[in-house]
Amino acid sequence: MTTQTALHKPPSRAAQYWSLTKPRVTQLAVFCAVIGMFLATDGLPGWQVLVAGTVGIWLLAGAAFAVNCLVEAKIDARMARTARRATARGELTSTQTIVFSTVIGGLGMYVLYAFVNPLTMWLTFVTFVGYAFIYTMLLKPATPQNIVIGGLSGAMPPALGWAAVAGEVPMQAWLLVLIIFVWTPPHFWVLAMYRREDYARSGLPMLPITHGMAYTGLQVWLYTIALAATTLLPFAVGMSGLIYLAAAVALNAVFLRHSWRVHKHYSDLAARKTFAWSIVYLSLLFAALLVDHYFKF
Ligand code: HEM
Ligand SMILES: CC(C)=CCC/C(C)=C/CC/C(C)=C/COP(=O)(O)OP(=O)(O)O
Repeated sequence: MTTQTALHKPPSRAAQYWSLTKPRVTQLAVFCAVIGMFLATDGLPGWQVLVAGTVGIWLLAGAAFAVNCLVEAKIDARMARTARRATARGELTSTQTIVFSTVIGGLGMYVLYAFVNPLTMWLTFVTFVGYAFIYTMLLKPATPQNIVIGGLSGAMPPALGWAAVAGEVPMQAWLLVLIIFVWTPPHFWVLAMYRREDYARSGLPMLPITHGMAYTGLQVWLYTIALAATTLLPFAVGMSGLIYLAAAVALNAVFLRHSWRVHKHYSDLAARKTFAWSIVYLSLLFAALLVDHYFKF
């Protein structure tokens, strides 16, 4: 009985606001930014930049996700996966969400400006606008290529981290951006495949709905091949060594096997497993970049 009561207890206000920031997505994005910070220097980044950069990027990402939840409240309410969001259920009003996003976004801008550098603040702000407005409001309802173009915002975190420490964004940082950019379509489209009924209800023009499952499966496979090639670039340009190369080859082998199954022998289970793997893949690939940076041979 006690357990049941606990299970049905409505989330606290704090938990509602917290969930608006899509904490798990933010965690991985910020993790990639932090790796960018470490790769930007031969030694260790200063602790102030490390902490302030992490907090600032985290806050602006959270603010961007809150705007997304507000804009999509009606769409979210139509999809099983997102229907429980506080904005979709009307538990948080538009005003509350706007104030929350403005406060944490403004705080993030201040932290980046005052304790990191203006370049990082502006790049993160452009990323915020790219995701919260260009992707969410313009691209997502307009084209099935929404996530390919919009994926550029999601791919920015390593460049933001690099800018925080180095004050510039060199080619090596853009290589990392390119990796996340090419990773995004297989990451998202396998989810859209096994959630196709949700997306059909949502009215959004997602690829499995507009072009069918077979075509989407083919795109997942082709992008995974492109991803495998792209992830070799850090080694090819001498930025990373053999530890990274070995990790990238092993991780790609698993990803390719998953994507092949989605392409040739589709099942919802295969797509689910591929989606879960995409997240483990990106986390481990970036962890390998870090390990390789300090133990390079
Ligand atoms: C435009 C680009 C992207 C799109 C459209 C997208 C889409 C999604 C969607 C719809 C989910 C929800 C899955 C669910 O609720 O079952 C999700 C989960 C996730 N995404 Fe992405 N994603 C994108 C980019 C990224 C990026 C750049 C990262 C991190 C670097 C990321 C990390 C994650 C993580 C960690 C989860 C799991 C969240 C959880 O388990 O609660 N995504 N993504
Ligand atoms: C300022 C800054 C660093 C911003 C972070 C940008 C970032 C990491 C974007 C990732 C894109 C993403 C998770 C989209 C989720 O899809 P969706 O929003 O379409 O998913 P939904 O269906 O769950 O709403």
